[in-house]
Amino acid sequence: MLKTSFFPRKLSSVPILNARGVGAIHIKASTTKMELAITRPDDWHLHLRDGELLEAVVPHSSYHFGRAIIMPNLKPPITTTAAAVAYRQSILKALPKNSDFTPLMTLYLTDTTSPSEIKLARESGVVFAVKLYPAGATTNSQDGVTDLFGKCLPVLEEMVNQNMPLLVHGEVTSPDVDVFDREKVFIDTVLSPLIQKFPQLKVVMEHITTKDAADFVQSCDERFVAATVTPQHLVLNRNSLFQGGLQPHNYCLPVLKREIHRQAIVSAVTSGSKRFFLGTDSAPHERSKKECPCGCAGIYNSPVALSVYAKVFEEAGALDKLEAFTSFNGPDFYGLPRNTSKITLRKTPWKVPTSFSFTWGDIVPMFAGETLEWLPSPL
Ligand SMILES: NC(=O)N[C@@H](CC(=O)O)C(=O)O
Ligand SMILES: [Zn+2]
Ligand SMILES: [Zn+2]
Repeated sequence: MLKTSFFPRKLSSVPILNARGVGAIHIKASTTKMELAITRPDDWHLHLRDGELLEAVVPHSSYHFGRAIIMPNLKPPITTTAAAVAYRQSILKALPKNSDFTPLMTLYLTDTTSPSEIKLARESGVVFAVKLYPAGATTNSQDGVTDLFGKCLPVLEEMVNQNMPLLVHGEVTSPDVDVFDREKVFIDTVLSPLIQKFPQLKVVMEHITTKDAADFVQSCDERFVAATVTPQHLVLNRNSLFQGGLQPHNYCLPVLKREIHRQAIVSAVTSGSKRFFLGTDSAPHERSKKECPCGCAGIYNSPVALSVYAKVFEEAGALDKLEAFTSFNGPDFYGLPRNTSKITLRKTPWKVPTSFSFTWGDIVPMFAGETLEWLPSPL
């Protein structure tokens, strides 16, 4: 049960006059406020969990986003179409009244996923992608793939036949590879050979964190290879993990990288390239699972994601390109219609709650207690 208010609170109506970066026809600036009206965004990478956590977080995502690609790394993972259909039902049941949020389901790829499961998934009309977790790479990836080329070739072929995208957590897991190099080594040893072998397979490299990944995605055919980018990898570098002491709420996988990588990702997404789109990777864990001797990876960012993305585009002088990133590139890549409704982002300061409290515990959001701008609300 929810104890504190969910939605961003407006702090003040102090006029914000700095109009740097304005240029798009959608932006209304006046002497009292600046407003940006954009097509309702979608979240192409989201963890909603299940049970109490699902009920706790689904109001946030459904408030901000029209649709979301729902990650299947539950315990046990969503490995079949039947499980995806059931999980979808529990998400719909947990939605606030009158919400028109649409969950787009995914299957968790394992060594034993069969090609016929991919057919079933396509026929279901509710499964939109298959997720590759290299076994051991991240939260709940124990049942993931141990040998993609040895075990999954028939499934990958069927995915090409069914035009079913493969979403990848792009990190190798070998303990002799440095944790900061795992994405680059994955590109060289898995992703690049995979794309060469299956040039017609749609692949989304999820939550990219390095210049190597941004460059790689830009070098591929834009019809078949794209990437999602999280808020945290656009505004934080690896210093944020250690600033003033260990910061568990900034810990996610792939781990934050050096500043040069952050800058390269910002340049890529604000360039206007169609290959990059919004995927928050919002990954809630109860506070006690983050603030403990072996804290979980994952940042809960749904409540702040749009404000953070808007800030990044504004600072890059690219507010006119924000809407394509949040609302066009994703559906275009997936071959789905763009949303028709709108939301507004107001350049108004608002304070991020220090936590969201429930009877069973609490969740600490990204930028807890800090003041952000670009307050989102449905039109
Ligand atoms: N990003 C994370 O750090 N954690 C995600 C898993 C994932 O997306 O890798 C989670 O499920 O908690
Ligand atoms: Zn991941
Ligand atoms: Zn994720």
